[in-house]
Amino acid sequence: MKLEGSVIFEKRPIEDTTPLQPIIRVRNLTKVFGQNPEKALELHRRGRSKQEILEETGSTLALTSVSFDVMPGETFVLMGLSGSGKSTLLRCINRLIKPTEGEIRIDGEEIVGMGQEELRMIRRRKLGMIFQSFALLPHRTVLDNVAFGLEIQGVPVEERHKKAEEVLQMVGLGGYGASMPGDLSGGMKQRVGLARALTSDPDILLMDEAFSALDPLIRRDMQDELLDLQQRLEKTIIFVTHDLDEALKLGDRIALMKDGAIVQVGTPEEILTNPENAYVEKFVADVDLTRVYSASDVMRRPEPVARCTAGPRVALHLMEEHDIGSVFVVDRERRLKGLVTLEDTLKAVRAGRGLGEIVTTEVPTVALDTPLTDIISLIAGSPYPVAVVDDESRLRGLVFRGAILGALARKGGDVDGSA
Ligand SMILES: Nc1ncnc2c1ncn2[C@@H]1O[C@H](COP(=O)(O)OP(=O)(O)OP(=O)(O)O)[C@@H](O)[C@H]1O
Repeated sequence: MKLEGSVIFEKRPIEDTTPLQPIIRVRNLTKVFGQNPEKALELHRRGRSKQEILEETGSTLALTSVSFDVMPGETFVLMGLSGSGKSTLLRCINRLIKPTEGEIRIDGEEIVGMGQEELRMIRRRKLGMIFQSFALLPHRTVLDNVAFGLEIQGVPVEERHKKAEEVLQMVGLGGYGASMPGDLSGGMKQRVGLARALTSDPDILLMDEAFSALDPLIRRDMQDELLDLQQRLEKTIIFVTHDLDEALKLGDRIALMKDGAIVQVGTPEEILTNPENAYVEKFVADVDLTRVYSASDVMRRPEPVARCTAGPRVALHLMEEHDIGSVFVVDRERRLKGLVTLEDTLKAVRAGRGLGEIVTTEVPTVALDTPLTDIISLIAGSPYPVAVVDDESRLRGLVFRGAILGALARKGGDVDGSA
């Protein structure tokens, strides 16, 4: 199910000012749960473990000196095992939890020292929250659940229902406004949760294990929808998950947490191919890199390539010189016309025909961003490398079987920054 269009949520242009300021800035954030934060922090500074601190003081060190920036429009994933501090961090950002120490700025405003009234305004104007448990009001219709945020802002009923209707349409639930939450499936409930968070058009969405309670197929649907939505709305999203696949799929950057600290922040590719320490390496050890690399990462410069205006003898010469059995053929603008084989070229030479006449168009062709998993199945059924073309059908590179195997072996494949 795809998201429908909407007039009220258009992509906001990111102003052309350099350098871009982070929309969320977190510095040295620390949270201790329990009666004795000073003692706990003192022990932490002396190198005691979380467990030792708990035993000695009865306090839990949930976050220790966490720092990071989130840029506008970014999907920033907090990932880590249970108890690593993800939810605490998220709840410090919307100030459901008061940090023990440190600084959090949202759009430049420091929120750690803010009073309740100011916090309410920030939450209302800037933050949308989506929970694993949906947190819908069971005795209200779907429409009234979605309109709830506007209701407490005092928006008149007609206006808020109109807006809620639009957002429901957008998340694929047009026509369900009159239903009760109890009548909906898990996936639909979470769409309502998403719609409710979007109704007041916040800049930032905080999503705490939002898809973790859903069946795997529904979960994948919701991930795809979020990506679609994000492409159009460019919200800033902080997404908490303990699922590495989900983090890799959704995150522009991922912060991997362990024992209340961030052990690495990076793009999915950086985390996978350049783990900063043994913990990260172990965490990502089972990831199938074929899903992460795409055609453009492993392709080679497309040489040799014949112009279709050239004669078959040119193609023969190229095959001989490079010791290969076929040559890709392009037109003047480097648009891919197809491929000629040694056998056909020899026949063409004998029959006096041109390359343009013998070119076969059924060559395996993929786009620059095609994932390696899709290319593997193409290559398996073809004796030729796969051609990588851009939006204008221009040949940008070739992917050889060896390059894929190279990527799998984590050697970076035959990457040579082609074209
Ligand atoms: N209200 C609380 N009182 C005391 N300790 C807490 C409280 N909330 C969280 N903790 C502790 O803080 C640490 C971090 O917990 P947190 O819930 O943030 O982790 P998490 O990574 O979100 O885990 P999960 O995926 O299980 O939710 C844990 O040791 C947890 O037991």
